[in-house]
Amino acid sequence: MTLVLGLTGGIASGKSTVSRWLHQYHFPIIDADKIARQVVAPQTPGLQQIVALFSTGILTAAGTLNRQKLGQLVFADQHLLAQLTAITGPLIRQTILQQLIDYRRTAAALIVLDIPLLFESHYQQLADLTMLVDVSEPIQLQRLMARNQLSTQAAKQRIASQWPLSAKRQLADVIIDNNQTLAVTQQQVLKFLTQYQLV
Ligand SMILES: CC(C)(COP(=O)(O)OP(=O)(O)OC[C@H]1O[C@@H](n2cnc3c(N)ncnc32)[C@H](O)[C@@H]1O)[C@@H](O)C(=O)NCCC(=O)NCCS
Ligand SMILES: Nc1ncnc2c1ncn2[C@@H]1O[C@H](COP(=O)(O)OP(=O)(O)OP(=O)(O)O)[C@@H](O)[C@H]1O
Repeated sequence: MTLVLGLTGGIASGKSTVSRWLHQYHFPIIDADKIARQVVAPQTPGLQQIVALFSTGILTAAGTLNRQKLGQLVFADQHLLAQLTAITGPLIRQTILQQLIDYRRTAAALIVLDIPLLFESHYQQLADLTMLVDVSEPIQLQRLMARNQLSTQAAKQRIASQWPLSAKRQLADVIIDNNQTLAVTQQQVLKFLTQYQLV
C-alpha cells in the first residue's frame, strides 16, 4: 500500500529541508521546483516559449535561462507571473503525473509530492495526505532574505505571490512547525513517520 504525501509550505518555509530528510529514508521525491528547472532547460519547448514572451534578453550568455532576472521580473508583476505559469504549469503537471505513475509501479511505501503550489494548483487531489511546513511570517521573511539575498520589499513580494500560510493551515492534514531549530523540526517528521509505520 503506497501513501502519497503532498508536501507543501510557503516560499522558504522549509519544504526542501523536510524533503531532504524524507529522501534519506529512500522514499521517492517528486520535486516540482526541480521539474520546473528541467522543463525550461536549453532546447526545450518551455524555454522557447519563455524567450518568445520575454525576448532573448532573458537568457544568460551561455544560452540558459537567467533565473535570477526572470524571478526579479515575475515576482514584481503578478500579470507576468501568471503568463510564466501558463507556460510552465502544464509542462510541470505532465511530468509530475508521469513520475507518480512510475513511482507507484515501484510499490514504494511513501511517495512525496514536494510542490510549493500544492493547494493553489489543486495537486492535493493526487495526495492521500497533505503536510504543511509552517513558519511565522517574520521568520519566513528573515530566512528568505538571507537565503536569496533579497531586500525586504522583494522578499515580501515573493511571499505575496502565494497563498498565505494561514490559508494553507486550514487545508493541511499534518502541520510541521518549522519556527524553531532544525532538530525540533526533524523530531516532528520522525514522529509522523513513526505514526504511519513508515520507519
Ligand atoms: C521565477 C523562477 C525562474 C525563479 O527561479 P529561482 O531559481 O530563483 O527560484 P526557484 O525556482 O528555486 O523557486 C523558489 C520558490 O519560489 C516560489 N515560486 C516559484 N514559482 C512560483 C510561482 N509561479 N508562483 C508562486 N511562487 C512560486 C516557490 O516557493 C519556489 O519554491 C522560477 O521560480 C520559475 O520558473 N517559476 C515558475 C515555475 C513554477 O510555477 N514553479 C512552481 C512549481 S509548482
Ligand atoms: N528550522 C530552521 N532553522 C534555521 N534555518 C532554517 C530552518 N529550516 C530551514 N532553514 C533555512 O531556511 C531556508 C529555507 O528553507 P528551504 O530551502 O528548505 O525552504 P523551501 O520551503 O524549500 O523554500 P522554496 O519554496 O523557496 O524552495 C534555507 O536557507 C534553510 O537552510
